[in-house]
Amino acid sequence: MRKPFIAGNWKMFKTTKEAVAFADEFKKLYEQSDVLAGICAPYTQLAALVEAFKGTGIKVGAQNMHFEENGAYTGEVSADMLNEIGVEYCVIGHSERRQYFNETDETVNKKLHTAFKHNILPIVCVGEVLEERDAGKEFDVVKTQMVGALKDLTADQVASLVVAYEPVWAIGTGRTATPEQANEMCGYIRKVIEDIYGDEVSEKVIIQYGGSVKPNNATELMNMEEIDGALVGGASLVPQDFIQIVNF
Ligand SMILES: O=C(CO)COP(=O)(O)O
Repeated sequence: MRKPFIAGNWKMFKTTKEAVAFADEFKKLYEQSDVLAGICAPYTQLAALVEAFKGTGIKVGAQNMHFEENGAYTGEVSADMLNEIGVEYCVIGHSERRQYFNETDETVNKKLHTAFKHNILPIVCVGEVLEERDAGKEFDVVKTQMVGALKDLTADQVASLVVAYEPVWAIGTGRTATPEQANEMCGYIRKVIEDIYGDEVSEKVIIQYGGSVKPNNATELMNMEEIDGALVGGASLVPQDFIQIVNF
């Protein structure tokens, strides 16, 4: 049985002071349960969040990393730097990085290999844009993203992966995918993994849904068979909102 994982993606919000204030409030509300909770925050907040969440079971993740070990890549951060400060997860391939920062299936795959090499667990994001769904291409698009992301990964690595299905048209729009749409695509993603690695591996993969998850829609979404959690943007910024989703 897969343990649900609900992660917040703060994107470019909060100062470190505000992040620690969130952590102090959230950990009062969070009771370690059979649902794993985590926050993926900007680089500047990560060390403080690792310290603030110590002993609570609440996980800390980054929102990106470079695929090289180190080098002349101004402004970038390596997996080793994240691992050194106790970061356990990293969002990789978010649609906003694909849209604004030229992230490709190839760079996503390189980052997954580097993340695993440095004991960082990836949360790899896939999802179609509205035009692709309107054209009936959503499954082709997501399969291409998945196959590209998984290239040359071992079965053990894939088994420990988190995949976040985030239809781009649902991100930040308030237009959430229906539970049926989200469940169908999460099931399809699991089938793509099964076809390559077998069902022993695919059944272990945590597949989240992301895209306007809110306290008032989380329960129905999280209770769908193929959905193992959520990657939450806006609704993860406020402790009282995020805890309602974690406690779905
Ligand atoms: O991009 C997202 C999480 O990674 C989703 O953001 P929203 O929950 O604000 O739609």
